[in-house]
This record gives sequence, C-alpha cells and structure tokens, in this order.
Amino acid sequence: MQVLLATMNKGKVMELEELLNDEKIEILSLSDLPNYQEVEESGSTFAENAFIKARAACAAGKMITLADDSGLEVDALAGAPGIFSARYAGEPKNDEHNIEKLLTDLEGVPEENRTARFRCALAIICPDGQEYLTEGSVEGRILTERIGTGGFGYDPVFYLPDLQKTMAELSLDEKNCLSHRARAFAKAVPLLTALMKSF
Ligand SMILES: O=c1[nH]c(=O)c2ncn([C@@H]3O[C@H](COP(=O)(O)OP(=O)(O)OP(=O)(O)O)[C@@H](O)[C@H]3O)c2[nH]1
Ligand SMILES: [Mg+2]
Repeated sequence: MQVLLATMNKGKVMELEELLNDEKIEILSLSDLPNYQEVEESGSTFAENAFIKARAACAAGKMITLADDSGLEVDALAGAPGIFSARYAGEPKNDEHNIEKLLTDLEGVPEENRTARFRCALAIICPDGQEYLTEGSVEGRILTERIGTGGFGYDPVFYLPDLQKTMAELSLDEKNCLSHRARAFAKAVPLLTALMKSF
C-alpha cells in the first residue's frame, strides 16, 4: 500500500516515516508529486488545516494521504501561537526566530505560569472520499532558554516535567513514544491497518 505524507516539514517527515515503519507501506512525500503547489492553511483550527492539506494532496496524488497540522499552545499567551506556530515570527517561517519571539513574549512570566502543550490533528483521506481525523497532545512548560539539539520547532524550549528533559533532548524514538504527533498517530494505526486490507 502507498501512503502519501502531505507535509513540507522535514522534521515531521522524519517522525512520521519512523512511525509508519512497516514493510507493507510505501511512503511517498510531496516531493514525489511533480509541480505540487503548497496549499494555503486558511482554516481556523488544527483539524480544519489538516483536512485542507490532506484533501489537496490526496486530489493530486490519488492515494491514501496523511496530513498533520500541529502547534504550540501557551496558556500565558491565551493559546498563542496555536495554528500560527510555524510562522509566529513572520514569513518566511524560521524556528530560531519563533523561539526568540516566544521567549520575549514570555519575559517576566514565572515558571508556574509557563504551562503549554503541543497539539496535533492528523487527517487521513482516501481517494474514494473517506475522511478520518485523530488528535493528540502533550503537556509541558516553556523554559527561559534552549536546551538540546534534537527535534525541530520549539522543541529546545519545551520542557517535559515528568522526564526532566526538553523535547530536543529526546532521541527520535523517545519523542515518538510521547509526542502529540505520535499520540495522534497511535490512534490512527487501527484505521490504517483496516485501510491496508481494503486498498
Ligand atoms: O517544537 C516543536 N516540536 C514539534 O513536534 C512540533 N510540531 C509542530 N510544531 C510547531 O508547529 C508548527 C507546525 O505548523 P504546521 O502544522 O502548519 O506545519 P509546517 O508548516 O511546519 O509544515 P506543513 O506540514 O504544513 O507542510 C511547526 O512549524 C512548529 O513551529 C512543533 N514544534
Ligand atoms: Mg504549515
């Protein structure tokens, strides 16, 4: 079975490829679709944006398509950056600038009020029109400085109190055991298994 990963984000591709690691699944990405034009994420929720990305890519690739829309919600910022996480510090998107802006916005906010979560909405679309959505989240806290070099995005400032580590200090395997994306993906596994039998 062929599955298309509808994301331009190399960090996500790495994580999803590892999660989808099954010899019966051939993984394609948007770079396998010649002339694919990235679609505008015009929705107002993670779920809407995940469907927008998945529908567009499925129409182009005509195979089972997975798209993730994800981001960071910080309580002291009323849920920002949320769906705007990728471009929080403006265009073109830049993880370093985003972290810089986040730390500036949170200056003076004490540790106990720096609670946050990553959220992921994972859309799965089939060429015959079936649509599914799963979601996952992981709770943490925003540090005042970066620690660790793994992952992508805000990982170096996202602290997991239970593990006493940032997300960027985890190996790919460790991140894939507990991340928002891994949790959304785990809920999609039974579905993918069923789809594999029918396509
Ligand atoms: O530290 C992080 N660890 C993560 O595990 C993570 N997952 C998402 N994010 C942030 O949220 C944006 C997604 O926005 P997003 O879903 O629109 O993706 P994107 O624009 O990067 O690629 P695409 O999939 O849309 O092509 C990303 O760029 C990041 O800023 C993360 N940050
Ligand atoms: Mg995006």
